[in-house]
Amino acid sequence: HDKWEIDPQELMLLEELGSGQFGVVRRGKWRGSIDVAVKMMKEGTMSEDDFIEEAKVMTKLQHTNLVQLYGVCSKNRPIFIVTEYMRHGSLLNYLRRHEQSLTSNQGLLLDMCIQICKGMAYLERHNYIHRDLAARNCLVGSENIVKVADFGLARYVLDDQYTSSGGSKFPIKWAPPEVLNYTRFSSKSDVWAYGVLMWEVFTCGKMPYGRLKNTEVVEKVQKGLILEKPKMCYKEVYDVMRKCWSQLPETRPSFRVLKEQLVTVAQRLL
Ligand SMILES: COc1cc2c(cc1NS(C)(=O)=O)=CC1=C(NCc3c(C)cccc3C)N=NC=21
Repeated sequence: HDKWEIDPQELMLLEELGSGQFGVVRRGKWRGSIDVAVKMMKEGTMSEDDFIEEAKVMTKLQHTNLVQLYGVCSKNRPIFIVTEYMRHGSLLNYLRRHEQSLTSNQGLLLDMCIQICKGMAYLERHNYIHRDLAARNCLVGSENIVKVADFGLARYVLDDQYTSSGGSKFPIKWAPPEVLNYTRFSSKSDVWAYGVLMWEVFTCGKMPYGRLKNTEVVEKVQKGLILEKPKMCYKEVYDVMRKCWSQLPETRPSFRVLKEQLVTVAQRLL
């Protein structure tokens, strides 16, 4: 019996949590007591067999700051992807809903960034590239724990509007020059996206580059324009963000180095 295969009869599906372009996510109970979230993959959105192969690897990636994949129900269609349940939902929604209390709490915002950095440093150590790191793809649990989700799934999306950098759904505003020009993904392109995620956190969920169109962002990013310092953000924290936006991937810090720098800044400031 394959460890990553979950028997759908052991799942009890509860309320809908959200729906995206890949399908609906519902809260559930597994084996009567384990809180889970279940993503029911809309048919034709994903190369399912490749994903099921990948699920075996993903169930082995375990870290406190990664949303744990429990397994898949792959015997019927649509396939179900089952992960741990995160009771406060996406980080982006959380930031926007709690803006009032968060603006005065730089310590908490910095702690959220450090948690995500730890999860990403673990993926980096395992040579695992996320490809779509952003606040919308992080989830918040109890006691202000924040975890990285959806890591690596971008590879299995069939809709090339989403996967090709020219596509209308491609996350341009989180992409570095080498991805915009050559779709060259690496842990260093994840670092660029992490810098944008830090900016999202310290603006409590603003849209990067405001209402600039994707074509304008591509042009400006290639000319070296970077996001301005969020009002409530310490200069030392912004200096770390800026390092993530070096034009050349090799001059960007690794997540391992970023984590050291952020922890040092946190100790000095708080
Ligand atoms: C409480 O509210 C929520 C909770 C969750 C949630 C969304 C909300 N609501 S919302 C839309 O943000 O407002 C999505 C998940 C999730 N995993 C999702 C997941 C699965 C199942 C399979 C593959 C990849 C991923 C990321 N674990 N807990 C939650």
